[in-house]
Amino acid sequence: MTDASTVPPSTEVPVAGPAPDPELDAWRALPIQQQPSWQGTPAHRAAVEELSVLPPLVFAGEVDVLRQRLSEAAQGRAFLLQGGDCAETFAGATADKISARVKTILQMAVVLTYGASMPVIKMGRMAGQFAKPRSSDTETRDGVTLPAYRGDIVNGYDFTPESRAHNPARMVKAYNTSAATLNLIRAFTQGGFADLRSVHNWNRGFRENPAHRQYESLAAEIDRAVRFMAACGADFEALKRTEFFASHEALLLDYERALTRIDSRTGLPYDTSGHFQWIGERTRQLDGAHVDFLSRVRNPIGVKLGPSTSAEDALALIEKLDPNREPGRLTFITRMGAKNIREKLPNLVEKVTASGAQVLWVTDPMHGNTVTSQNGYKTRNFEDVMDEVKGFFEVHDALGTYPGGLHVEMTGDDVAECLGGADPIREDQFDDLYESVCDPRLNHRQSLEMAFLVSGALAKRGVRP
Ligand SMILES: O=C[C@H](O)[C@H](O)COP(=O)(O)O
Ligand SMILES: C=C(OP(=O)(O)O)C(=O)O
Ligand SMILES: [Mn+2]
Repeated sequence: MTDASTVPPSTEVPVAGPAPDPELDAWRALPIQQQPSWQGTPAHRAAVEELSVLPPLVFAGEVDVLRQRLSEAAQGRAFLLQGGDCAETFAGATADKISARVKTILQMAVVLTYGASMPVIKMGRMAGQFAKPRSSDTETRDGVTLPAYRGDIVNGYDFTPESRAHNPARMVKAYNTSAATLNLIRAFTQGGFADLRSVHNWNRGFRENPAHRQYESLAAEIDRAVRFMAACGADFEALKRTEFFASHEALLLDYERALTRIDSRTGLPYDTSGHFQWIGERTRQLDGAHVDFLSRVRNPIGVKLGPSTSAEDALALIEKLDPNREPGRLTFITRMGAKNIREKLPNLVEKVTASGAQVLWVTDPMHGNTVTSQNGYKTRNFEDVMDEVKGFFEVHDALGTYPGGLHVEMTGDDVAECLGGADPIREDQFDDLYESVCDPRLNHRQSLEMAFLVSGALAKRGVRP
């Protein structure tokens, strides 16, 4: 992989389609986890062929901009906020749900920017987060066993043999749903809706609660400051729009490969399914297909690191995925669990830092803290989630390294999936208000509350030079 960071961003559409390529297709010969069972069927080939000639969802120039932004975060001068559903669904791609999620992320970003006094990079687990790795291949209900739900890109959530069958045509639907979602996100963030002078509007339509009120008073402060600056003659052109990036787990390599295009400016491959892709905890095997494939694209990429990660694993991943030690290229998303983070993270951070690598450290306080509720739902306690975030800050503060971002499963909707919070969610609300088809998400007010807590932690650290 050569360095393209000196090439100016452009929005020119790359021309070359994905013809067979020994490097980009090397993963096909390697062990691969968590894939659907449709390999080699005519319907699978047809779907891949169709995807291969469809337009890119994002441009290489935007991907380069993101890499630069993430390099700032890796050096302590910006903070990444990455959030969205555990599993997006086709049915959930409605204007209301997408706008509530975007508004919530914008609100969280304002809260964080205010606390941190530094830029916040906004990134959705959106417009492509359709594939799920699972612990088990099957699910059994009342004595009936069917294939596990693996995300809308693979099969349906309904518990019937037809719905649970792996259907490759779903990859094309995932592409189209991603395109529609991204189109709306672009309209929201570029068309005036994200104007910083609308901070109050983003709170409208959400239910009254403590986080909502705290946000209102912060919005009033921002409003006053904006009016003061306007009276001083400030130019607010830059506040009208905001950058917003799309990310997802690169799990279905056929889909990712089919959307990988050679950039006409640089001759280098970009995975145009989104700006940023990550490798999950279950597919980060060093000699496996996922690590190989993502090592060959120019996008900034992430790897989830769970509590079993050794320092040697982390260093080997850096060697493979970021051989040029390019800040912004590689993000480590740690998901240790509140009970483990203070014990396990320091060794990883120390050894990685000592090696001279400059990765971006992000905390995912969700996946290490999943429990089953008394009434049988997958859930997370807000206190555990917050405790992992606190542990993440403590570890980095003690080592003098940068806690560079937050990765959360969240929604703008008024759901009950994670327990607790200032306006607490209880187990008895799950039957009526649990909507997630995979992992439990923070609801709108829990997301805001988390943003205030993280904002406080960032404010305490102060701005880095
Ligand atoms: O989102 C992540 C994974 O898909 C999920 O945590 C796995 O959950 P499972 O154990 O229910 O398969
Ligand atoms: C599958 C996920 O996480 P992890 O790979 O960390 O388990 C996820 O982010 O939904
Ligand atoms: Mn998840």
